[in-house]
Amino acid sequence: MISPVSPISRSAHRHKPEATPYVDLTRAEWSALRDKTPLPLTAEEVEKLRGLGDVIDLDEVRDIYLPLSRLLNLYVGATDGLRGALNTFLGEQGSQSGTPFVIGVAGSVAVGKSTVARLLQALLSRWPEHPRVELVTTDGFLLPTRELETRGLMSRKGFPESYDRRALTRFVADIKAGKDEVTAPVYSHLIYDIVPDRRLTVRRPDILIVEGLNVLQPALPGQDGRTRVGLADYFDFSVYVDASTEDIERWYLNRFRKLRATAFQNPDSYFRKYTQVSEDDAVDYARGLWRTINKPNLVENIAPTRGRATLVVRKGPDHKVQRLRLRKL
Ligand SMILES: Nc1ncnc2c1ncn2[C@@H]1O[C@H](COP(=O)(O)OP(=O)(O)O)[C@@H](O)[C@H]1O
Ligand SMILES: CC(C)(COP(=O)(O)O)[C@@H](O)C(=O)NCCC(=O)O
Repeated sequence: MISPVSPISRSAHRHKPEATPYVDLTRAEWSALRDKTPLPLTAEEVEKLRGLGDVIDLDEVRDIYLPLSRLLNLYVGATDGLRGALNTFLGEQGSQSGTPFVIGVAGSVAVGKSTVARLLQALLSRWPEHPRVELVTTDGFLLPTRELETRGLMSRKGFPESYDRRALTRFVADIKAGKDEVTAPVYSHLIYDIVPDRRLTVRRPDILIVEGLNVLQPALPGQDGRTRVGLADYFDFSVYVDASTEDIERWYLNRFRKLRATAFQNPDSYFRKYTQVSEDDAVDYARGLWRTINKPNLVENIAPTRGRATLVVRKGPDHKVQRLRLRKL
């Protein structure tokens, strides 16, 4: 006779840790890995990082982003090794050398993606194995305002359908395929539109960082219903920058206030009219943009992609990283 499960074994079963593909680390656990990073920052380099113009706490750079640059440096080396194995297998049949390592940086509007991406670019380029690090933001692949208006998408800017996703994927695929020169359109936050007649050129980097809201979105199915290769399929590593929605809203509004005192003053600024009204009215308008565009995009499209990232960095209310979740399987 099979004996009934005792309360003890039931509770033991309940507490058995779930199998998970992630390892969760506290800030303290992660920053302790700094001692294993054989590339400390010199005073001169710290100064250079300050020159990036971001409000970056330098302890944050040492504790969080320097160990991350070491992890990425190890990944680049290991990925080169894998590529070597593949080339040995393929022989002359399509083997490839000099393939850049591609990193995706995802997260909400105003969560701090650009800051993380710029920091990684600065830190990764210090490693002698991969000095040439290019950074590209996906806003260059937004449809021009004229096209957004025609498609009724002006209040969906940043949603997956507001981008030319096929061109973006092709752009990254071409860089990864080792093309000598690959170009992309350029977006301007000043005019809130694609800049006519300007292109950004990328020339065979060692590492490419692709930063944007929707970089971890799965590929769209093709017309025949078959899955296409999507942008994220070209990533060797991805970072999702995470924080509470309330904190991100506050950062968004703070940034709007700061821009109102600076960039919006430019006569060519799309948002210039918000320098002519009271600060309260301007912030009400920004809150409207957050609640009707950026927050729904975060909830519906961006946050659901978090589980696909290799690394999730979770920030607290002061932008300091509190926890990290790294994929290990
Ligand atoms: N590590 C940080 N420490 C302090 N402020 C930060 C940090 N990262 C971002 N910020 C601020 O938060 C706001 C959003 O950051 P940004 O990098 O522009 O976000 P995103 O590129 O995700 O829209 C900006 O005002 C920026 O100065
Ligand atoms: C340009 C953006 C879509 C971000 O683009 P990304 O570089 O992430 O592709 C975003 O900053 C934006 O302008 N959102 C529209 C609503 C707003 O003005 O906040």
